[in-house]
Amino acid sequence: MTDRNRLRHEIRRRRAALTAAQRERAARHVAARLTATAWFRRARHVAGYLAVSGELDALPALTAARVAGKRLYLPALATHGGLWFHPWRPGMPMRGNRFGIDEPLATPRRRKDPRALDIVLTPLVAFDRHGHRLGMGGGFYDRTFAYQLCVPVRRPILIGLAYDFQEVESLAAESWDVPLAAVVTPRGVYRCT
Ligand SMILES: Nc1nc2c(c(=O)[nH]1)N(C=O)[C@@H](CNc1ccc(C(=O)N[C@@H](CCC(=O)O)C(=O)O)cc1)CN2
Ligand SMILES: Nc1ncnc2c1ncn2[C@@H]1O[C@H](COP(=O)(O)OP(=O)(O)OP(=O)(O)O)[C@@H](O)[C@H]1O
Repeated sequence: MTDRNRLRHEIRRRRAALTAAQRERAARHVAARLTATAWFRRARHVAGYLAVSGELDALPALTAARVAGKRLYLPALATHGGLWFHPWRPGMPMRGNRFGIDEPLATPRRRKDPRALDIVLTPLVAFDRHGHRLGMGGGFYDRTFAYQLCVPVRRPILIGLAYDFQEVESLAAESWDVPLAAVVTPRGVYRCT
């Protein structure tokens, strides 16, 4: 196993051991911290994700965004190895993708240009203070936002949601890694440098 895979395995094991009460509490704290940021207040188009494998639940944050009148989006696996973002409202018809994660059923016309999103809440397995992100290993987020590596103004703002124990001292940056602008955990908002 590579170091990256060992780390994925270790953190995922820890995540899987949390109780339902711990998960709910953490997700509530993260939502409260996120909604207090200026980024969130200014945002109109917010993408999130449906948590799987013990990921920090983004639903409390998405619910708060909806209550604040923002438009919501969820990722769908795209044919080019990246992600499309489809408009989403709770209760919409969904379909499971090949990983068993629900995606909104949407026509190509309704796909949102990723650059027109304000905030993308990203799932992650591990992160460091520089905004380096280790995901599930598909490279989907990196492919989708690769253009950010060569533009001065980064849009959308990529914000990771995580438990505090998902922080590591340092992740070896790969050339394709698109850094996160911030990570929100139950303990705080970490702006990445
Ligand atoms: N909640 C969530 N949605 C997401 C992502 C994610 O990481 N989390 N993605 C981020 O890119 C994309 C999907 N990427 C994924 C990549 C790998 C696995 C994965 O390895 N899942 C299982 C194995 C499932 C199977 O193959 O049957 C696993 O966890 O072991 C899941 C999603 C889009 N949606
Ligand atoms: N911009 C890109 N173009 C082509 N391939 C890419 C790009 N970004 C990442 N990849 C490929 O994706 C693979 C997985 O990358 P990595 O391990 O960083 O994924 P991850 O960030 O953990 O996954 P995810 O974003 O899906 O959660 C790598 O082998 C890499 O070659």
